[in-house]
Amino acid sequence: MVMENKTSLPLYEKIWVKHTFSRVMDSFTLLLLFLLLAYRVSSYNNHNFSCFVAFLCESWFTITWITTMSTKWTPAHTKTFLDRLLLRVSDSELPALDMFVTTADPVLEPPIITVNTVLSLLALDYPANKLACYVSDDGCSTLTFYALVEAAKFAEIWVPFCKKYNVQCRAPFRYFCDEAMANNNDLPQFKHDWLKMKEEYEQLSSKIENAAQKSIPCQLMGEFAVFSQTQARNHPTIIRVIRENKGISDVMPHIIYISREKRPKQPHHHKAGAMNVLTRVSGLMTNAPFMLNLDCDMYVNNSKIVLHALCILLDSKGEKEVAFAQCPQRFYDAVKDDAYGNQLVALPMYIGSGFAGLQGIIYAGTNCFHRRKVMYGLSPPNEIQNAKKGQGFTNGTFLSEKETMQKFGTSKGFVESATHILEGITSDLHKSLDLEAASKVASCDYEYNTAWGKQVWEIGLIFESKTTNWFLSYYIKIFQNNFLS
Ligand SMILES: O=c1ccn([C@@H]2O[C@H](COP(=O)(O)OP(=O)(O)O[C@H]3O[C@H](CO)[C@@H](O)[C@H](O)[C@H]3O)[C@@H](O)[C@H]2O)c(=O)[nH]1
Ligand SMILES: [Mn+2]
Repeated sequence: MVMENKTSLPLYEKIWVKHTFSRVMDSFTLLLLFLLLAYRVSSYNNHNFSCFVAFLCESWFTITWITTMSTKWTPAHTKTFLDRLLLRVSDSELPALDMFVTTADPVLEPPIITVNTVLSLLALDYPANKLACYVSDDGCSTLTFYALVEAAKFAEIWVPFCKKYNVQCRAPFRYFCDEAMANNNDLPQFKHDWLKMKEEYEQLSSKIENAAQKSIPCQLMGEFAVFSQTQARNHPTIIRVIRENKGISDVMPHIIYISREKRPKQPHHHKAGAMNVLTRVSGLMTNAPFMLNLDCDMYVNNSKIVLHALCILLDSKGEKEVAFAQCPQRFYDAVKDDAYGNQLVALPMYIGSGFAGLQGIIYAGTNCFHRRKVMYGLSPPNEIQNAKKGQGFTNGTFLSEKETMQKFGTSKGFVESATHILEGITSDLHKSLDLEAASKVASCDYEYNTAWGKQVWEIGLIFESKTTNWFLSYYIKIFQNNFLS
């Protein structure tokens, strides 16, 4: 009985933040602005053109002040209950997650940074057989591929180390730059393992560094031979399974490298195009019901973040209303006081929590957990339902097979995987690392005459959508979205 009560408890709660003082100060500022405007209007006859311009500017400032004030009037944050989630869902019932990392330029975004992002994902506290890490390389760089191959070898010891000692920060470059972390564990074996791991990481970094110094990072033989004929903007699709998860006892997730096809005359739509390809390739290969996207210069600083996000996405209320769970960006090694506001502290703290208290946070382009079926077009205003078996479905309308193909493109495998997702079939997920079919959906003309990048959702406002055509950024208005702090 007690158990039953516990499992029906909500998995997350919105906590409203009290902020009477800042409300009073904001209202007072608004009053002063109104008084200023009233003064300008009342003394209109005595003033010249410059006063008129000042009046226009002050009016505009007052409008933006009112908008900002109303945005942050009722701030909230989300509290998640991991213990309740783990009571409700056993390890084997946890849903799969496809994780996307995007990189585009091995010079501006050095591969060691991407490697750290990937390592922090591989070591997440989540069953590894439910995780797949896809790296999209828009630079088609041998160096990036080489770095990932080497990182996968290092991960074989890094992941068990993190799990054994419950390491909090699982991006090695951050972990090893703080000596204090070596002293916070009393287990006798720890110091020895820590030193060994540090040495291994230094070897990995110098290997990548040395490769970066050479004009050709490594011999273009074997798995690298494919890079011998490529140019960054002119090459066929390259997809490689760097590490395949062997099943439930294997601690390493899948690692898959993707460099989508590029041709000089074909638009590639920057990150948005890469995200579309990642969505399709992962749909064919692992088809997880949830997806996480990260820029290559982000890393995960909480190893249980997937469980936190699932508290929101799997909660019975969240299931009906929440399209995605967004995590804020934090910056490391920033200058003290942040005089120029580069760390974006105010944005998530004030505006972000304000949005969270209204309908929900907006999508920030990275660090976001997405519900795959929402991407594919399920958008009922109050409920994210599943489609009926055997019928493609979008925006409340059932589609014929032909219409489904027009929407998702001509890959039969992908259309089938999308239909499974729309129908809520997760027990029968595609688990085929079929490179040929995957290459087809990563080709640069796959999206012609399909709904990728257009239609599907009417609201395409922020970040990727309008300028760069990302299919996925259309879903803001309808759902509540939650902000994980
Ligand atoms: O052709 C491209 C160009 C960029 N990227 C990747 O897109 C991400 C973001 O690009 P970046 O140039 O770093 O943009 P930022 O201004 O730093 O990124 C912010 O703004 C972007 C939208 O303008 C969002 O997509 C990002 O998530 C958000 O962090 C990076 O991982 C890039 O590797 C690609 O994959 N292909
Ligand atoms: Mn960036």
